[in-house]
Order: sequence, then structure tokens, then C-alpha cells
Amino acid sequence: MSAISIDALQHRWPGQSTPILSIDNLHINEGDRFFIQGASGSGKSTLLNILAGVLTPSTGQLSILGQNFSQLSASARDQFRADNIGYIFQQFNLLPYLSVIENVLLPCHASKARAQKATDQYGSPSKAAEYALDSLNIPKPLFHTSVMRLSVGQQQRVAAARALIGNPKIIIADEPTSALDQENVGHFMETLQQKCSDIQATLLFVSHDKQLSRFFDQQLSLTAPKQDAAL
Ligand SMILES: Nc1ncnc2c1ncn2[C@@H]1O[C@H](COP(=O)(O)OP(=O)(O)OP(=O)(O)O)[C@@H](O)[C@H]1O
Repeated sequence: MSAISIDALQHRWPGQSTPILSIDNLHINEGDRFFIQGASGSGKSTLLNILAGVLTPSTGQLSILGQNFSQLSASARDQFRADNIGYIFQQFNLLPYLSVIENVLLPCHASKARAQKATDQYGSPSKAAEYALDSLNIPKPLFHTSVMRLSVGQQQRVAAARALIGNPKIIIADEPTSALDQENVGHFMETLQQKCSDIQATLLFVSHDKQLSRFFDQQLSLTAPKQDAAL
């Protein structure tokens, strides 16, 4: 099955003379690792928001895992996203008042399907969270401390554990390496790819950094169109 299928998609923000996004045709198969590259302002976040169902494109068709997004209500799209998409944010978006393990468990509160998968595989969501943290080299004594006490690299790995728990079919990673130093970037890329293979997830990875394309076999380059200065 196709993980993502886009046909004649365009998005134009109010006041723009030319659509920021214009994608004739894009098909990403389940299990693929796909790199989306583009300079600042080229529309990467706009595309991710469309793929996550947060934003409706101006025109065109979008199917995720065979589901036509335009046929879903906003609340059905929210649930579909919680069940099927693990999201790693550029600034990690960990909740500072929750412990490390509580942050990892958040998707299991939003999605019964992911809580069930975590329970089926590991006995309980908490056990699945512990496994994910352990396999991402977060030391056990840190599991119940505040995320604020972790290094940037550790916070990034906690954010990855949160995206992976309950085996979502798609992982979207939005510039997840921009806060890491060069050595940690390589480690993080290899670990993320391995984890996505383990759970057979499709990986969509977004970055302005062209050098990261070497970790992927398919890519899309976005370029900001010239806007009419009169508008
Ligand atoms: N909510 C919005 N309303 C109007 N215009 C927007 C909105 N969000 C983004 N844009 C415009 O769309 C264009 C692309 O923005 P977008 O954030 O998608 O780019 P990006 O490639 O993710 O950039 P960056 O790497 O800097 O985050 C920009 O010109 C931006 O001003």
C-alpha cells in the first residue's frame, strides 16, 4: 500500500501570488525512507502540516495510508494522526512538567490503538516506553526525572522514543538534527533509521541540510517560488 499519495496538490497562503507548494505527483510506499529538502521559506513546514492533516491544501488530493484526507472531518483527521503518525519536532516539544517516561507515554493517551500495540508487544505502555528509552540509550535512573535535566542529545532521543511508541506506520521528523553537534547527527540518523526499520515505519525526514540526503534513497527538493512584489 502507498503510505502517502499526492496528486496535483497546491497550497497558496493568503496574499501570495504564486502557490508556495505545487506537487504534481508524489507516491511514497510503506517502509520507504524519504528526504524532503529545502531552504528556509521553501514550504517544508507547510507540506508537513498538510501531510499531518493540520492544514488543508488549497487544491489537490492527498491520501495517507489509503485514506483520503479530504473525506475526514477535522476531529477524524486528529485521531487518524494520533493513531498513525509519530512526529519528531525541531525543538522536540517535550512537556517540561512531565517526567521522561510520562513524555514518552503521551501518544498512548491520545491513541487507544497505539496503547494496545504497546501492550500487545511489551505487556503495558509503560514497559514499551522503558524498552524504547533503553534502546535509545537513555540511562534508567533518568526515566522518572524531569526532561529539563537531560542533555540536548538525550532530549532528542526521548522525543524519538515518544514518536516511535505504539509502532505508528509513519514517522515524520521535522529538522530533528538542527540542535545536535556533527557527531551526534550521524548517531541519531543511524539510530532513527534502524528504529523505523524495526517497526516497519515509513520515515519522512525534513531538513534544509542537503548533506543528510546521503541517508535516504528518495528525496524531494522544495524551492520557494518568486512572489509577485506588487501583491
Ligand atoms: N500561516 C501562514 N500564513 C501565511 N503565510 C505563511 C504561513 N505559514 C507560512 N507562510 C509562508 O509560506 C512560506 C513557506 O513557509 P514554511 O514555514 O512552510 O517554510 P519552511 O521551508 O518550513 O521554512 P523554515 O525552514 O524557515 O522553517 C513563507 O513565505 C511563509 O511566509
